[in-house]
Amino acid sequence: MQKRLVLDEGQIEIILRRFCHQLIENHDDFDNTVLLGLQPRGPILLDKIVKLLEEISGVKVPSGYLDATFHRDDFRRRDFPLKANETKINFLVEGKKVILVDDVLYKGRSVRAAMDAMIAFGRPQKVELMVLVDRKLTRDYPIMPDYYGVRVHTLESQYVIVEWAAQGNEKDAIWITEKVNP
Ligand SMILES: O=c1cc[nH]c(=O)[nH]1
Repeated sequence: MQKRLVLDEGQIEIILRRFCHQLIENHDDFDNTVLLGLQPRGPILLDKIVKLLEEISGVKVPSGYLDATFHRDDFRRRDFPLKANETKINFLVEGKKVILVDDVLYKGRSVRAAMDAMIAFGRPQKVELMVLVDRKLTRDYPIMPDYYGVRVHTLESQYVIVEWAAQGNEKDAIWITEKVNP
């Protein structure tokens, strides 16, 4: 399978540090801010950001994991069983500034579903979106990230792969590959 490297480990580390400084700039002491990682792949990125933010600012920002499987707009149309992941949120979202965190922004459908799922935890004051990779010109919904690591031009026939060392890969890396059956 042909793969093109988009970001290596060092470049990802620089982006994560940039994210933290952007968050500190916009959210000051984080007294009313929470972070939510979108299942299944956002939590890995989220955990890295929470850890790095604590190292840089000394603040441990409340965070949780949000699963939106049953809020997807294709939920009833799928002819194979969907496997839901864990939603783990130990706080109310009511009145909070929420930062949704995910690895890849593609059609915008997962983020729409996530906002739907999030409302069960209260009415947020504000919602922002942070993604590592923004796939340009592929959106089906009018959703744009407030923070993105890299913006890439991709074709429908391509797929962005995010590999984390924490998941058994050799190193953190982001690749573009051709889908096997586009
Ligand atoms: O290319 C894509 C699209 C959605 N999710 C991914 O991980 N990669």
